[in-house]
Amino acid sequence: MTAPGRRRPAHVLANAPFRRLWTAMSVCSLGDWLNILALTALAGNLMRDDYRVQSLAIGGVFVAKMLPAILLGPLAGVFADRFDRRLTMFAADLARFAIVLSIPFVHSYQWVIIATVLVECINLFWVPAKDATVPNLVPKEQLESANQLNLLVTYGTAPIAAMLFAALSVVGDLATSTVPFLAGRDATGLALIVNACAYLVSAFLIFTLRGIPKRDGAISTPSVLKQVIEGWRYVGGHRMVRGLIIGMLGAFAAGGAVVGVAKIYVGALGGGDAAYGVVFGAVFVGMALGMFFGPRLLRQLSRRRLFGLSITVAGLVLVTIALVHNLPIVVMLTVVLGACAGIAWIIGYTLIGLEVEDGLRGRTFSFLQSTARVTLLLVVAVANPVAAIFGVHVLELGEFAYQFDGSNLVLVIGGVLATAVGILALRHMDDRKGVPFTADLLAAVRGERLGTERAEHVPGLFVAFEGGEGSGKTTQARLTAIWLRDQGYDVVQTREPGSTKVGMRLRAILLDAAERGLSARAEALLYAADRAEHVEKVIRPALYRGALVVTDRYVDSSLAYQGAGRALDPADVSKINAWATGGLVPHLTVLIDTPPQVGLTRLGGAADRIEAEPLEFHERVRKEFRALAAAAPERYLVVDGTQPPEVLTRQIQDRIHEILPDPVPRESEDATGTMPAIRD
Ligand SMILES: Nc1ncnc2c1ncn2[C@@H]1O[C@H](COP(=O)(O)OP(=O)(O)OP(=O)(O)O)[C@@H](O)[C@H]1O
Ligand SMILES: Cc1cn([C@H]2C[C@H](O)[C@@H](COP(=O)(O)O)O2)c(=O)[nH]c1=O
Repeated sequence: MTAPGRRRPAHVLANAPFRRLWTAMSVCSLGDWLNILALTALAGNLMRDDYRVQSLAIGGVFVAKMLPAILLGPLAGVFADRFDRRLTMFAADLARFAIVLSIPFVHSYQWVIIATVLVECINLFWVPAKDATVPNLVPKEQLESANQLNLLVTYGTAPIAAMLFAALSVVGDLATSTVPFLAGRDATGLALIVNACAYLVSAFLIFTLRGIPKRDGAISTPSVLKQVIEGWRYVGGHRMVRGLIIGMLGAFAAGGAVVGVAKIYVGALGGGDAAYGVVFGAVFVGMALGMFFGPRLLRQLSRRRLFGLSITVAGLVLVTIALVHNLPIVVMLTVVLGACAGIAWIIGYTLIGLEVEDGLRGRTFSFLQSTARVTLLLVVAVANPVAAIFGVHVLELGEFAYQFDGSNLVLVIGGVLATAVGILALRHMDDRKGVPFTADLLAAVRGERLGTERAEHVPGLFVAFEGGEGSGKTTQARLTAIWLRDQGYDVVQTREPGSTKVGMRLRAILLDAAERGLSARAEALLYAADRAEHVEKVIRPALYRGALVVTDRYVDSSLAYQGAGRALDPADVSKINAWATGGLVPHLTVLIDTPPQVGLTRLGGAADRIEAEPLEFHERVRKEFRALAAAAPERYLVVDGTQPPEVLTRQIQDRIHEILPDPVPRESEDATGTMPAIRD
């Protein structure tokens, strides 16, 4: 079913607060890459007498860069969740500015290492605060675009920083050799000063940024340690997040294997430093392509499936890279590898933003970042010794000789690991159980969505309101219907269960608190029976005459309550409902996302049979609603139900406005003499 008259939403960068944050991120990212290049170069220059000492000195900078994440990562996330994120970022930027600026003036290796550790500690506060802020500034349906832009500047600034560094080094060399006052100074100082200034610019941008909600810690438990443990526990205990983290870490480990042995591998293929640079650049080009085009390529495939698929393909490509001894082909495959990694990262970040609640998002991002760095450090540290121990082996097959050395082995191991992790993530997170993967993928390649959600074209517009108990659906559905009627539309406001004669009797059975022994399957079938009647007698006729149908609950309620709540197989619940509704899917589902603790306390009177279920039941229901919305963001509007009703009404009206058809021309109204109906 296509949404009639749907208008394109404004680009995410049209959102002024997000644009400002994004600019700050871009400047910081450029500064960060410049920082790596300048510090490693400076460390090498300070210890240039002995080759081994010089290598160790540069290695020391890398270790100093990674160590704080291992030790302090989760703690920093707690700050992002507890304190005013704007102030955290502002203070962090000022501190980074001062520390980096001091490095060229102190000019000692010890200070390079101490300053690196300090800057990295500060980064651990800045980054989770920023990551947790993005979903506060952009609507959920634009989160994917926002994350694409964030990742673009995170990696896209690397080649720019490399060019800038080269230019600044030339200028620095010129300055130190011509200006007497600067004689004997290190040319990298100029890059560090520019790096410091980048942080200062970011501080200014963040300071002038309004609209970041304050976190005062009131919703958190008081002990910092407890919060850290809770964050770690949350990641392990949340099936979907666990799958995501496993997948993203697997992709990181595979990437680490490449970084670790790329230099010797390219050398073995006969390439020099330039070829090494080309392979390095190919990863970034691929990542950029993957982030921008990947999610758009298979729009009909569930995001979770695409996530697992991209990691699995990345693993297989890596194994191929290891076995193909041809540099041009390796470069092309590296672009594909980078693209798969880019898709996995953008989807992973977006899913975390959508499915992890605000109070824990900072910790989840922080946990991911710190564990990703540990993984990278371990893999990079282990890759070269493993390659060296394995050595070079040549397989002689008659005339044909095939070389397989340590770098090939490391890449094969990395590839196999990524493939296994991709498959594991797919199994952990699959939200389309019962729909065969290959058929689903082939359908997505053809631009179709397989299974229950095949499009049915109807002239009207179908909007469903979903959410837990007391979330505010009835209030908002009613206000929406009034608003639409005021504009002259033919509106049918309805609800489930109980909008038909039979439905009313079914509702009485389903919600009667005395009906304790009803089996879960019978319950699911009764709700489906009510829905079949509802669709046939009320919804479909209204849609076919061109009306707007606003329903309070629909299929998602069964998937959430009977599927997740009663732990029935989601594929079964989906199937019986597809049959009951004839595959009719709303153009838009508004999910009013309200924590059950809040919603249940809003209800008055005696609890009905479902309301009387324990809190864990309602929490499972909420999680499932959110997961359904995250799997098809283009068909959902998710609003935070703890906001005041009038704020929700505005958000809902803005979204529905986008899909409303153009008003019926006056001449048709004159001709029919009726209220305007919706036309396609
Ligand atoms: N955003 C809101 N903030 C605070 N209270 C609200 C909000 N929206 C609705 N309420 C109040 O909460 C109660 C439940 O609202 P409503 O009936 O709209 O919820 P519901 O989701 O339809 O509930 P249920 O389906 O469980 O009956 C009502 O008293 C309503 O006035
Ligand atoms: C449609 C549908 C509903 N339910 C549950 C959810 C609620 O507890 C009640 C309906 O009550 P409301 O006040 O009218 O929202 O029924 C369900 O479990 N499964 C469904 O498919």
